[in-house]
Amino acid sequence: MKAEARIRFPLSVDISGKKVLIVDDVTDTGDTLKLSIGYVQSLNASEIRTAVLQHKTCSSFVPDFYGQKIIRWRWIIYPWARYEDLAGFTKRILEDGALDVSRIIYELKDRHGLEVGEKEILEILHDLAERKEIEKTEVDNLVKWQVRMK
Ligand SMILES: O=P(O)(O)OC[C@H]1O[C@H](OP(=O)(O)OP(=O)(O)O)[C@H](O)[C@@H]1O
Repeated sequence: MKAEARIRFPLSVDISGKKVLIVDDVTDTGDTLKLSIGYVQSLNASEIRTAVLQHKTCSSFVPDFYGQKIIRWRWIIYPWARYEDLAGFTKRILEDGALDVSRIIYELKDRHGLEVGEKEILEILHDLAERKEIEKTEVDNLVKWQVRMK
C-alpha cells in the first residue's frame, strides 16, 4: 500500500511570480501532483505545468505533458527505485513464511516477473536484517529468511 503524499522538504527558494514546471516519474493515483500543485500555488507561482514520464490513465489527475500513457495498470520499476521496490516485494514475500535465497529469487520472478541475482538479493536481505525488519534462521542446515517476530 502506498503512503499518503505529503510535502517532506519545503522549497528553500522564492518562486513567487515564476512559471513552474513540476516533473515526476509517474502519475498513479494522481495525489502527488495534486498536492504538489497546491503547494506551488500556495507559494504564489504565476503559472504551473506538470510533466511525467508515464501517465497511468487510472490517475485522477492528468498532467499537461507525458511521455507515455499506461492504460492497463501495472507496477513500473524505475532504475532509480529498483532497490526500494525489490526490498518491498521481498518483505511481502517473506510475510508468507521463512524462505531460502533461491526460493525468494523464484518468488520474485514468479509473482512479479523480476530477474534478480543472488548477490543483489543478498545485499537487500542483509540490509533488511540490519534494519531489524527481517531475520536469518537456520532450519535443517538451510539458511532461511523471515519477517522478524515483534
Ligand atoms: O500519483 P501517485 O499515486 O501519487 O503516485 C506517483 C508517485 O509515486 C511514486 O513515489 P513514491 O510514492 O514511491 O514516493 P517516493 O518517490 O518518495 O519514494 C512516484 O515517484 C510518484 O512521485
